[in-house]
Amino acid sequence: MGTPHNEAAKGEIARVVLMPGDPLRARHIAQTYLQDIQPFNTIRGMLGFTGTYKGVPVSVMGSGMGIPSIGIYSYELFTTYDVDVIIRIGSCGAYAPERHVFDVVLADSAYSESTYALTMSGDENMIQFPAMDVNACILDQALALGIRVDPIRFHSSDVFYNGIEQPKADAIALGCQIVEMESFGLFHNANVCGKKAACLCTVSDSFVYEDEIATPQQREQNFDAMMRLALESAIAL
Ligand SMILES: O=P(O)(O)O[C@H]1O[C@H](CO)[C@@H](O)[C@H]1O
Ligand SMILES: O=c1cc[nH]c(=O)[nH]1
Repeated sequence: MGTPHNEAAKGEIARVVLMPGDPLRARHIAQTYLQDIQPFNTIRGMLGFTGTYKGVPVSVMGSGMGIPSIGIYSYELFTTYDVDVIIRIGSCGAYAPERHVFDVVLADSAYSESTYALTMSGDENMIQFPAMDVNACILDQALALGIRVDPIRFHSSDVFYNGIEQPKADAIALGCQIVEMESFGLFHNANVCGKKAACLCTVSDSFVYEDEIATPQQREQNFDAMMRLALESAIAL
């Protein structure tokens, strides 16, 4: 029996799930890196696959864009499917001049102006945290693979097209170096459900350097360092 948004049967999803926003990035990861792939979801086009990586079961599923969307899918994965760990693997925009396109970054915390946590559980904290042992595992794997990954604060924004500058200015004042749109909701859900989450992102564009911008196809298929790091971490957890 599934949920309104996920037709997988219990047991068809691995205990560790990698979640890109883009369901086609999920399909690319499954087809490129996993063996013995079994598709488990097509509802609303939010593709999900379970396969094996170096012999260990791993699932990968799109989350959609924004906190409300990852809020639904991650909650169902944690509560209906007994998933233990979700690692989001996203794209992000750089606020800080030291962050360049295709750099990989790891959230050590996520600030958001979103009311998601308050509405969902009464949690008034505007900063949510990942599971520090999952972060430690990711950093260990990054060292072993020779991939540079800096743990930094993320701005998890409710808005992609800003009409006003204040939310971005507030986030930068609070130390956020990049912006994406889901980690705050994912970390909150993991904490509420007694589960674990982390978020890796690859920089896809920059607010500092206008010429640094990844194409839509690169965002779907060219984040190899982050994908390998997430997979190695998934099987090490
Ligand atoms: O590439 P994904 O994982 O979707 O992540 C980023 O890209 C989307 C916006 O283009 C938002 O979902 C943001 O968080
Ligand atoms: O959420 C996002 C993702 C990539 N680039 C941005 O500017 N924002």
